[in-house]
Amino acid sequence: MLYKHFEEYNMQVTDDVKDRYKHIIEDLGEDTSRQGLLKTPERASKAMQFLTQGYHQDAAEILRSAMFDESYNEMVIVKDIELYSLCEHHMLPFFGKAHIAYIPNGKIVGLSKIPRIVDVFARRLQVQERLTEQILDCINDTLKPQGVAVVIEASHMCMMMRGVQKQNSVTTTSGFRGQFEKIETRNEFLKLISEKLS
Ligand SMILES: Nc1nc2c(ncn2[C@@H]2O[C@H](COP(=O)(O)OP(=O)(O)OP(=O)(O)O)[C@@H](O)[C@H]2O)c(=O)[nH]1
Ligand SMILES: [Zn+2]
Repeated sequence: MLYKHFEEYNMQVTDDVKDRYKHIIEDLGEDTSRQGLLKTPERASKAMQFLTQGYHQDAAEILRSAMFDESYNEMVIVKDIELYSLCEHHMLPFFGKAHIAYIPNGKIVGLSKIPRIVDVFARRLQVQERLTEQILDCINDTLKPQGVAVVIEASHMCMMMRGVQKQNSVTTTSGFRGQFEKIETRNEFLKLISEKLS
């Protein structure tokens, strides 16, 4: 279905998803006519659209909007970027931190754009491994740096609230391209992200 405007599309999705949530809530045994739940299908629909808005965003375009010629050619690290995503198996949250580095090759990128592209890929149904690779590939293909590194540490609610019910396990995924495939460069990055400042 084609919609003239994204807002129109959003309203249609809200209506459709709202109706489905109403049925799901009823099927789960609740009374959707009680006061506290009257607006819940609509709220849930809007929340889910917010959490999956990444499908409608172009991460490469975000990076391209703030790339500048610069001769700086040392490692640039943005660490402790908080992220919230949804696991594609259970549609439950996983959340944690991303640490990202690149070594410029004639161009730097506006710093805020790095957390922005993390959000673009996190706000989809994901597995942590694919999220890691998508961020890595986007920076590598768009900025064409000498190297890029991504580490993500996350806790998965589907392993905490249900299933195996482990509260303290953290999953780490990583990916390295270019100069970061060299062990010394990779180790320098890993040392810098594990150090606390001050
Ligand atoms: N590799 C990977 N697995 C994930 C991620 N998020 C959730 N999972 C896993 O996806 C798997 C789905 O396995 P299934 O056996 O089909 O699902 P399930 O019966 O609900 O499994 P349990 O969670 O063990 O109860 C589970 O082992 C989850 O822990 C992720 O980001 N990466
Ligand atoms: Zn899951």
